[in-house]
Amino acid sequence: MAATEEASPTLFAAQEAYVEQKDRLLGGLGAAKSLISDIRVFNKDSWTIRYPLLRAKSDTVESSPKLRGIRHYLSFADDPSSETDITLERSFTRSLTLASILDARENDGHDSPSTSDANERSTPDSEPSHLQVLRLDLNLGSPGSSAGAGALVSQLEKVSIANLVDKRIAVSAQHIDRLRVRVEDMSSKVLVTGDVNAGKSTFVNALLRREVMPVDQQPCTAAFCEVHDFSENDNVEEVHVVKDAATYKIDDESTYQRASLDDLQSIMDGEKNSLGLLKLYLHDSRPLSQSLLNNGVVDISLIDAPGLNRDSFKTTALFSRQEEIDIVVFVVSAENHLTESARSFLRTASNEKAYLFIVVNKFDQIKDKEKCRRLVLDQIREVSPRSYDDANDLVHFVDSLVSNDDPSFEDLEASLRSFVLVKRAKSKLNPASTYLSNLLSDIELLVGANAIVAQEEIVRAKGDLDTALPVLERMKSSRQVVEDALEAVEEQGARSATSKTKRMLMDALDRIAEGLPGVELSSVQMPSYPGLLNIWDYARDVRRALLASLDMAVKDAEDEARIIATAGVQQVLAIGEEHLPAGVERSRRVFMPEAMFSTHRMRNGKRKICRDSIVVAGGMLGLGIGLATRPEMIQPTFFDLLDVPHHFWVYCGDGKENNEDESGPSALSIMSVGIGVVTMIGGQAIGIRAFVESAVRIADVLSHETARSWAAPVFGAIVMSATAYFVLELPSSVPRTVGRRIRNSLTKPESSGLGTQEEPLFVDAHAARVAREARKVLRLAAWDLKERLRVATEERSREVRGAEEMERRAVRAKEWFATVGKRTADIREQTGLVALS
Ligand SMILES: Nc1nc2c(ncn2[C@@H]2O[C@H](COP(=O)(O)OP(=O)(O)OP(=O)(O)O)[C@@H](O)[C@H]2O)c(=O)[nH]1
Repeated sequence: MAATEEASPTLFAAQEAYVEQKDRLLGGLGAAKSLISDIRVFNKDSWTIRYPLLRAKSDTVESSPKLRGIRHYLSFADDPSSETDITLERSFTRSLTLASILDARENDGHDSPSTSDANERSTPDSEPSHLQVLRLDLNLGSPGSSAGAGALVSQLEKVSIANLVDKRIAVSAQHIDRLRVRVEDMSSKVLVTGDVNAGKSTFVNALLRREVMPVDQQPCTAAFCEVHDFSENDNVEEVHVVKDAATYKIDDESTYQRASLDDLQSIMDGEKNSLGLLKLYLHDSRPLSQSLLNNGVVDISLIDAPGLNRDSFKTTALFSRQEEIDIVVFVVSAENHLTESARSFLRTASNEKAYLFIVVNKFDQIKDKEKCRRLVLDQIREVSPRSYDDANDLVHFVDSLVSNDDPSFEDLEASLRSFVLVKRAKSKLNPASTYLSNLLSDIELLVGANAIVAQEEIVRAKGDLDTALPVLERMKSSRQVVEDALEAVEEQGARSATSKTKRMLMDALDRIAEGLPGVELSSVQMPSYPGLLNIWDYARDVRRALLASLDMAVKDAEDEARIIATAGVQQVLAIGEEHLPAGVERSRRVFMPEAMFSTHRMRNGKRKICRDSIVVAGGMLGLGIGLATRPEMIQPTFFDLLDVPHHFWVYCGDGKENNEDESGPSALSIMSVGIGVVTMIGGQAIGIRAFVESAVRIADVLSHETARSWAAPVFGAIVMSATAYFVLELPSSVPRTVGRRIRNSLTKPESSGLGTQEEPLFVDAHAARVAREARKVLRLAAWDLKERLRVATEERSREVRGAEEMERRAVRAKEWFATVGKRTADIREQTGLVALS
């Protein structure tokens, strides 16, 4: 722009102020853009932004007369039903505070610089409660309402809404870019439009003080003619017939066609109905202080638009809405007043454009000027109250044909120049600063609401940690205790199952050795003696009965183990009850003692023999339950009737017997029968052993014929008596003999260095088996509890980690939101938005 110093001091000062404000605003827009791009990153990486909904509380004023702000209910689009009571600052920043915090401050006697009279406390309804620039069109209905659209939107996930917010912010960033271009643009556009034939071209010519635009009684302006100072075109006066308004560049000749100003009329004729764009570069020879185009301050362009008719109305309305149009000058013919299309256009334009001039042209043609003025002003009041209120500056009644001599026209020109040049800061910068202010308010509302969410999350996370951490610590520290306790239960159970089984089976064997059933209360009946002829069968029946009673003893021992296991399982449950935290599901396993020692297990609905659970008492050694059904065990032997080895060892040995094989009578054994009988009788019944031994010794000493002669019959008599006694004793001796032999067969002789020691193999094998089964049950119960404890510990650990992460995230977010609040305040200060608003 040339020769600024030639411009008037007022304009120069205005220009300086404008440049300063422009630079501040540009800085603010840049900072806001970087801020919202940071918010987008934060939304994506660190925090899912929640979209706030505010609902004013109707009872605010009455309930809290001292409050500075307006009480609202805050909820979120993803959860509209849960509302928090908050206070919205009444200042332009619209920051949020939790109502309870503010209440507390108020109660503390914290003085607020606020409003005590009802007028200043505007009603809740008049407060801006929602976002403006970043507003999402969610069709929410009224927040807090459970029915309708509000409820529907609650289905939307947080993430989807955060994505919508992100998109809205992206749109805002693009808008900021456009605003920056506009603020940086030193030009100012004045759109002249109006009804067909209202005299728009005449008016533009009058402003230019040149007959440039074709003027005709017939509608003649068919294109938008944009008039610039020729200094923008290297001081060449010419017309650029623009091919596409969006791509026009003055230094790119392919985007337009050059033409002479003299050809304008023919171009217009050729452009009829095309609504194209013509760029006119003109030289205004008037001094800077008078010229509009060449004013020394701003690059102004005047746009002569086609008259509003059916074809052009929409285009012109769109054109006037463009951001680069600073001022709309609407030309009305005084003869026609405001036509319907004029009213419609003005209504829209006055809502959108801050500055709207209305030029009532051809006023010279009006006879009753006052009446006309009144009529037109009435019409204006109806369609554009703002223009009516400021009618002195904004509504002008002129005669464009005789502009030079018309004071009204000079007045209009002065107003227009003042608006374009002096008040340019407002006309040019206001849309940007208003947008920036709204954006900052929205950001403050957004981060304020999200900071409240973060605060709530911190409190919730702390609460969760307070609950979960001690439980976790307790569980961790009790882990060893539990394991030790479970091991003790298992060991104790196995030990008592072993000892109990051993004792029971030893007792049973002892009883059997006495010829009695192995268990006292036994359903096993000892067979009755059938007579000497059936002695063999008797021995077998006795054997079977004793073995069956032994089987019963084993079963009893198993039952005892079941009781021990049941008690152990109860102990395990009690340990679980003591150490598992509340809320952790207890074991649902039901212990069925009867399933212990089972030979079969149901698996997949099929009967499956489980190898390790086949109970063959004594395991590999072939002893145990089922003894009474095993042929080799039932089969009696000769020694069941007369246990020669037993007696032999009892009387001739060192008092201990060996486990003889049962290979049947040998020569030695048969030979010893007599002696056995004698010794048995002597030892157990008559007590004449000493006598016989003495007699033999005496006979030996005497070696006398007579002695031999009387000794033979004596011995014969003795043997006879003994045999008779033996036969008579059989019913009671067979069970003892059989029992003893069974016991012997179920025990294993073992030699130690100092002598022989018999280990009850049968007993040990069963004790080990029963203990193993009991241990299995207890180990399973213990494993189940340990597993529960492990899973519960892991769950608590996860909860704790989750709560810690939530707290960390929320603390970080809260801090970050605070920095955003500071940044918005800085931007406001930097751009002087307080002054602008
Ligand atoms: N008496 C009088 N006639 C005027 C005035 N302004 C314009 N005219 C006449 O009105 C007619 C139309 O003027 P234009 O300037 O072509 O009107 P326009 O609004 O540009 O017409 P279109 O662009 O075709 O819509 C011409 O004959 C002008 O001479 C005025 O202030 N007084």
